[in-house]
Amino acid sequence: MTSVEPLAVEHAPIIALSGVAKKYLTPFGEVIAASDVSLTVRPGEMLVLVGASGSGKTTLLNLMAGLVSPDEGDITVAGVDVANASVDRLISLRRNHVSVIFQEYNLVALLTAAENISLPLTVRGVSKAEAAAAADQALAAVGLPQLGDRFPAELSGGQRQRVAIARALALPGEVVLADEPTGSVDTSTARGVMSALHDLRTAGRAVVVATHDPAFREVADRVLTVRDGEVGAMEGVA
Ligand SMILES: Nc1ncnc2c1ncn2[C@@H]1O[C@H](COP(=O)(O)OP(=O)(O)OP(=O)(O)O)[C@@H](O)[C@H]1O
Repeated sequence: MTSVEPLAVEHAPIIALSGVAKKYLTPFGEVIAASDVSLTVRPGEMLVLVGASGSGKTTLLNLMAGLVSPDEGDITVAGVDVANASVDRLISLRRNHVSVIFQEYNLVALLTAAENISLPLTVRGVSKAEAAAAADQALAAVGLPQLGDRFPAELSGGQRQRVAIARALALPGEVVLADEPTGSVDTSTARGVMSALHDLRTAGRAVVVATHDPAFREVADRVLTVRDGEVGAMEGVA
């Protein structure tokens, strides 16, 4: 019998958090940003984290990327023990396995859109010509085939987000982490961003999105609610 199971079911998790806790000490007291969080994400799966502002969504993405270390618990991403890895190992994790699409440090301002995509490839040893071709292909895939020569400042917020997604498309990483990828863009641009991220998932990446945008529920494999640092029950399986 032909299997019709989705790709996600066939693979072991590539992201696993177990009993993860993170708190911040602020002048106003202790903030619990993550509390006893356990979750897994498999290749070919899109997990969407929803929750109010300040609930802990970005903290979870930062923990998965190794940008923040947990106070308690275990985090494994692409076979790396993130909570205990050396700085070099974490840099290698982000360089080779994890693409981060975060609003605050998406694109290099002094590079064109195409260069923002091709430079990380040439750094990895890909020839300039191949990297340029990969950048063109990725820009076309996110619906921006004509805009490769523009600098980030010459693009709209949504176009910048799509360039960042194109960069994730062109890079080899199996894990894509996106923070508010459709924040402050119009509805039709948001659709383009969502569909580009969904393509990454369909191509076999594990995609985790933190968002306020309810439209992501339509394309998510799973939606988890984050509230006061706690991750709630699965809301549904598409
Ligand atoms: N570096 C930090 N220092 C102190 N507190 C922090 C820090 N980072 C996050 N927090 C606090 O941790 C809590 C969770 O923040 P986080 O950014 O993860 O929430 P969020 O759900 O992503 O919010 P938003 O939707 O507004 O981006 C918040 O109360 C926030 O103020």
